[in-house]
Amino acid sequence: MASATETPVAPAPVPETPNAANNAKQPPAIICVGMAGSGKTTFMQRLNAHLHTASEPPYILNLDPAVRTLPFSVNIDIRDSINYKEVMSTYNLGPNGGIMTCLNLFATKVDQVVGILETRANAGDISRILVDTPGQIECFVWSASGAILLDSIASSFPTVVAYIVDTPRTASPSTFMANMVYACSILYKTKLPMIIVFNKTDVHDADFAKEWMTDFEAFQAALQEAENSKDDDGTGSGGYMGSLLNSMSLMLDEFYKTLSVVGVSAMTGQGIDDFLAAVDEKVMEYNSDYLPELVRMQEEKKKQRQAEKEKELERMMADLEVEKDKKKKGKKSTEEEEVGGVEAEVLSDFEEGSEEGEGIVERDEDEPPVGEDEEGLQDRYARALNERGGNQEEQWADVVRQTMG
Ligand SMILES: Nc1nc2c(ncn2[C@@H]2O[C@H](COP(=O)(O)OP(=O)(O)OP(=O)(O)O)[C@@H](O)[C@H]2O)c(=O)[nH]1
Repeated sequence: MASATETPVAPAPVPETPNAANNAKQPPAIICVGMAGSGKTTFMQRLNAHLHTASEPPYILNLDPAVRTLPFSVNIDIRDSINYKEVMSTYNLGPNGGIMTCLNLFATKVDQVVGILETRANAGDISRILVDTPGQIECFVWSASGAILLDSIASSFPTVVAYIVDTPRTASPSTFMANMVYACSILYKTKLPMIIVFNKTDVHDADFAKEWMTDFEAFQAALQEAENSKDDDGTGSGGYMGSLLNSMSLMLDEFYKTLSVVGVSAMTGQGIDDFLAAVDEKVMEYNSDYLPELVRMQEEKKKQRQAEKEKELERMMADLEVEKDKKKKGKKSTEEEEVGGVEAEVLSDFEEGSEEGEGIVERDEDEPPVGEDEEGLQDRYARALNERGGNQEEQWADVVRQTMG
C-alpha cells in the first residue's frame, strides 16, 4: 500500500520574515482544532453567525478534505482543489493517509492561500480568519504539511489555536487529563497561543474543568473519589493510574498557566463573547511573545541558509581550483615529456652516494669555475659605482637597477 509520504510534500516554503508592526495590524487567525465530534464545525458555524450579526464578517478557510457538508459558506476550501476520494483511490490510501495526502498537496499552494488572505486583509473587509481542521488532529498538527500551513499563516497573521473540548465527555479525571495532555502536546508542537474551549456547556457545565485547572487540590479530591469508585468510563483510576494522574496533574500545573479557558455552547451561542475576548487577549500575547520569537527564528534560518550557500560556493570554487590545477599539471607533464624530462636531468646531475663524487656534482667543462660567477657580478657592481657620481645610496640604487635590469 502506498504511503501518504510518497506523494509530493510541499518544499517548506520560507515565509518572509514577519514584519512585527505590519503583523500586529492584521486580523487574527483562529485555528480550530479538536478531537473528532468535539464540535469544531458547529463552533465555527456559531462564530460565523455571531460575527456576521455584529457586522464583522470573518474569512473562512476549510482544511478538512473529508468533511461532506459544511453548514456555512467557506471562502477557501481544500475540497475545491483536491478530491479526497480520488486521492484515496489513486494512491491506494486509507482515510487518514488520504487526509494527510490532501494536506500535502494543498500545502504546495500555501503561498497562494496566504497571498489571498493578505489581499483580503489589506482591503480591510475581514475581521477574523477562521480555520477549520480535520478531526484527526495528528493528521494536521503532527504532519509536515500541517506545520507548513500553520507556520505560513502564523507568520502573516496573529494566530491563536482554539482547542475545542467535548465537555460532557471530559467529566472524569482520566479523560480530562488525557485531553489536557493532548492540548499540551499541540501547544508544544505549534508554540502558538492557545485557548481551551470547553464546548457543549448546554449539556454539562465547564466549571468543574476550570476548577481542576486552577485548584490542584480539587483535582486531587476528584481523583481520589474516582479511585474509590468506578469513573463514568467504567474503568476506574485506581492503582498506578491514580499515581500517574497525580504526577501528571502536577506537571500540567505550569501548562495551565499559559492558557485561556472558556466555556461555550456552540449550540446556543452561550460564551461566544467570552471566547472573542480571550482571542483579543491571546493576540496581545502573540504580539508580545510569539512574534519576536518568530522573527528571531526566521532571521536565524535566513543566516543558516546564507551560511550554507556560502559554504556551497566555497566548495564549488575549491572544486574549480582543483580542476584548474589538474589541467595545469597535465599541461606541465606534457611539456616535460616534450623536453625530455627536466626532473630526470636534475637528478642525473646529483648522483647521490656515487663512487666518483660522493654526492658532489661535477661541473661541465664549459661552466665557469666555482666562485667566478659571483665575483664577476661584484666586479660589475664596483665598476658601475666608480663610473657614476652622486651620493653613494643613489649610485647604489642605480647600479642595482642597471645590473638587475
Ligand atoms: N448539545 C450540543 N451539541 C453540540 C454542540 N456542538 C456540537 N454539538 C454536536 O456534536 C456533534 C459533532 O459536532 P461537529 O461540529 O460535527 O463536530 P466536529 O468536531 O466538527 O466533528 P468532525 O468534523 O467529525 O471532527 C454534532 O452532533 C453536533 O450537533 C453544543 O454546543 N451542544
